[in-house]
Amino acid sequence: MIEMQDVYMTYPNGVSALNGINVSIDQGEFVYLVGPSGAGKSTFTKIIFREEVPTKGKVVVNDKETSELKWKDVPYFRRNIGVVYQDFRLLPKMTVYENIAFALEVIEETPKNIRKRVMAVLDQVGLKNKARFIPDELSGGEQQRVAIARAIINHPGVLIADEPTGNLDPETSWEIMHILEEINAKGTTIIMATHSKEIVNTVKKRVIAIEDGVIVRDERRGEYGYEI
Ligand SMILES: Nc1ncnc2c1ncn2[C@@H]1O[C@H](COP(=O)(O)OP(=O)(O)OP(=O)(O)O)[C@@H](O)[C@H]1O
Repeated sequence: MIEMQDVYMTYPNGVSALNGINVSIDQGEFVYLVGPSGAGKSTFTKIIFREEVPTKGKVVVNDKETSELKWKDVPYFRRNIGVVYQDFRLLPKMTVYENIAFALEVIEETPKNIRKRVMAVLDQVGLKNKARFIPDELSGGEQQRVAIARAIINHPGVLIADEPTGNLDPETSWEIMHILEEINAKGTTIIMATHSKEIVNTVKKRVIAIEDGVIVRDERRGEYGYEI
């Protein structure tokens, strides 16, 4: 469950990215975040992941108020939130297997469990046969699937996807979308910032539209609502 009450975010350079956000997202929802470039979508997701702390207002994620978290508690808090980005952000010199195992090694899993869990999640995203490849040897869609596998390895309650199909062709975008839907069907809340009119208008979900840092539309089975 994610709750924002009267949230404002002004960056140190004086730019106001969020200007009074009030929203509640239940466990298991699938939400599209839409709106023009610079509207505040990424800032909205960064506040959930506690990459940014709002200048004003209250943000509660998984029963934790983010502004009250101590620095030492942030890694543990983030373990329950997966994030994927438009540009994949895989470690280029590590194999697919290592990119994912890394997220488990830092929490001191046993080698046997790591192997079991990494292979299971690779199976889930259809990449079991690419475990020994490095990111450069994969297509964009495959790299995004690795990034998704890494993001869900700890079974997070929330998965943030910030324009996950932004660098992919339409067919590959649909593959990624179907994987996200499968993850959502298992109970993970998905927050997906997107500029894909086609996806939003085809796979109907809750749509939250942000413009100039405020929510201008929040519809249960919404439309994209913009021309591009
Ligand atoms: N670290 C930062 N420091 C200063 N200003 C920032 C920072 N990050 C974002 N901004 C500004 O905050 C506003 C909102 O940006 P944000 O990235 O949240 O928008 P967005 O809706 O995700 O845009 P896009 O669709 O282009 O990704 C913009 O005016 C942007 O320039």
